[in-house]
Parts: sequence; C-alpha cells; structure tokens
Amino acid sequence: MAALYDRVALIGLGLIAGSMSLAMREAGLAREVVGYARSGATRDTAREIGLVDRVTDSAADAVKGADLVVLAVPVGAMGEVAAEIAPHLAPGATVTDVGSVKQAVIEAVGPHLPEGVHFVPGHPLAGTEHSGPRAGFAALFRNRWWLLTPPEGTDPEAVARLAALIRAMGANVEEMDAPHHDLVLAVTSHTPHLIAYTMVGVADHLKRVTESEVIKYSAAGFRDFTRIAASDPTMWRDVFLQNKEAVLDILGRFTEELFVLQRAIRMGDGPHLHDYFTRTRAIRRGIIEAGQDTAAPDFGRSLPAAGADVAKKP
Ligand SMILES: NC(=O)C1=CN([C@@H]2O[C@H](COP(=O)(O)OP(=O)(O)OC[C@H]3O[C@@H](n4cnc5c(N)ncnc54)[C@H](O)[C@@H]3O)[C@@H](O)[C@H]2O)C=CC1
Ligand SMILES: O=C(O)C(=O)Cc1ccc(O)cc1
Repeated sequence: MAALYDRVALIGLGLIAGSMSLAMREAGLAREVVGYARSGATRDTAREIGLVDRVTDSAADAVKGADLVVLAVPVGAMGEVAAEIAPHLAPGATVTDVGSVKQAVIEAVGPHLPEGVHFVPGHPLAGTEHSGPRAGFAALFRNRWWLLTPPEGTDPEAVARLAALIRAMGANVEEMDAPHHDLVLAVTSHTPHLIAYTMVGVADHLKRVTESEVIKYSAAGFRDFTRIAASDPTMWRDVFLQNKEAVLDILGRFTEELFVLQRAIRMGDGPHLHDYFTRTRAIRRGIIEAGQDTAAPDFGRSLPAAGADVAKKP
C-alpha cells in the first residue's frame, strides 16, 4: 500500500506504539517511523530490536518534520509530553493519542497545541497485560475497534486520513464523543480491571491463611483475573485517576448490585439468583451471536513475544 504519512513520530515505545510501528512498517503505511521514549533503557532496547526506523534522544527531535505524531504514554503523562513537543510540531501536522481515557487527555493536551496542528484523540480497544518495547506485535489491532473522539470543529480531512491509517492496520474505526467514550469504557474495561485487581488482592490475603492453595487450585476464572491484574501499574493508576467520575459512578452501581446478590445468597433466594444469571447468560450469548466476542482474540500468533516486559516500568 502507498504510504499514508511521510513521517510518523511515536512518543512512548511500549506495547501500543511498538505494535503500531510493526503494523505500519509491515504494510508500508509510513515512509519513516521515528520513536522516542523517556527512559534510556527503553530507547536502547528499541534500537537493539529495530522497533522503529530511527530512535531519537529527545521528543523534540522525534516530532520535527513529522506529519503524524502519536502520543503513546500513560494518560497522566500526556499533558507534559504535549507541552514538550508543541514548539517543535510542523504546521499542518496531526497529533493523535492512544490513551484509554479521552476527556482528561483532551483537556491536558489540547491547550498546548498550536494553531494549524490537528488534534484527533483516539483509543485502540486492543491490548494485553504486557508492556514495554518488546511487547508489541503487528497483528494486535486486527479486527478490533479503534475509537476516535475528535472535538467539534476538527478538520475532517485529518480525521479521514488517520482513520485510513488505522483501517490499514486492520482495525475498525468508529467516532464518538469523549464523555460517552469514558462512560462506556468505565463499564467495559476500567471497572472490570478494578474488580480483577481486588479479587487477586483478596486471594493474596487468603493465601496467607491457606498457604498457597488459592494459586495452586485456581480455576480458569481466577486465572483470567490474575492475567488482568498483571497489567501495568502506572498505566492503570493513571486510568483510574483520569476517569474518576465515570469509574466511581459504575463502581457505585456495581456495589449496589453486589449487595442485592449478597442478600439473595444470605436469604437463600434461589429464584432471584437464577433469574439474574439467566439474564447475564443471555447478554453473553447476544455478544457472541453479534460476532463481537473479543474475549479470546486471534492475535495471529499464540503468545506475546518471549521475554515481554510484564508490568514493569523502565
Ligand atoms: N496496554 C494496553 O492494553 C492498552 C493501552 N492503551 C493506552 O496506550 C498508552 C500506552 O500504553 P502501553 O503502550 O500499554 O504502555 P507501555 O507501558 O507499554 O509503554 C509506555 C511507554 O511510554 C514511555 N513513557 C512514559 N512516560 C513518558 C514520558 N513522560 N515521556 C516519554 N515517554 C514516556 C515509557 O517509557 C514506555 O516506553 C496508555 O495511555 C494506555 O492507556 C490503550 C489500549 C490498550
Ligand atoms: O488485556 C486485556 O484484557 C485488555 O483489556 C486490554 C486493554 C487494556 C486497556 C485498554 O484501554 C484497552 C484494552
């Protein structure tokens, strides 16, 4: 495919930026992919494994002459990165981000960007519990959603060109407004992660009592929780702090329902439990019939790269 951008600059060289670089280079979507990460160790690894065409030693150097800049750092770091690169952006360039939260990122990044630079916030609904420069793989975005949340008045041509790049990496693009995105993701991703973190924490406390039986005999459900709870601590700390209102709203509803189920168990109310589980089963079946089961994605290979940097910050 003909290149859609001349030079793409990736700021942050972890799972998402690494996967984007591999996908773009595989399909020839950019003439050059340049990358920068704050940590020297990450930059060294990126150079060693040839993750991008060129690694720079400053964010300013990375964005010079780039027609697309991708902010792929934890959501709490987006504002400071935007401030750092702003004076060096080329006129007419597009800046996008891949953060899991949108409204807070728009508020943190938008004010730093100069006139004539297009900001198109985005979020790939694709990832794993692995992080760091070795974690990426080209097929990560295939058949996944990638949501764009351009504020009103964003140049439609800049949005269309970015959407074309995303589609060429294999993802499906949809637009929505940022507050709606944050509420939807609080339900489908952020609160479930918090529940997984909590459940693994509860089991860890129990482990001291049962001397590791919890882990030894853990069934599939709990194993899935431990996978999710192995996700990057910095990334997820930032997600909860930056999507505070929506997560607290959903968590409130969650605890209310949990108390109702707790009471049904205490009262021996079998019909209530049976009705509830019948409804939730129908939801799962509906998702599968709609062909939207993304719980067991086909990544095009069985496992993330050997030695992938699990839940470790440089
Ligand atoms: N991990 C996942 O499953 C998904 C993550 N996201 C979002 O993508 C973004 C990146 O996440 P990952 O690639 O998973 O993270 P990662 O932890 O694999 O990589 C983050 C990179 O950012 C660099 N970094 C951190 N602070 C920086 C700063 N101030 N300046 C320059 N570089 C800095 C780190 O050195 C690292 O190279 C996050 O905002 C996250 O919310 C979106 C979808 C899925
Ligand atoms: O690994 C998993 O199960 C995920 O849920 C990956 C993920 C994490 C964060 C996102 O914003 C999007 C996708």
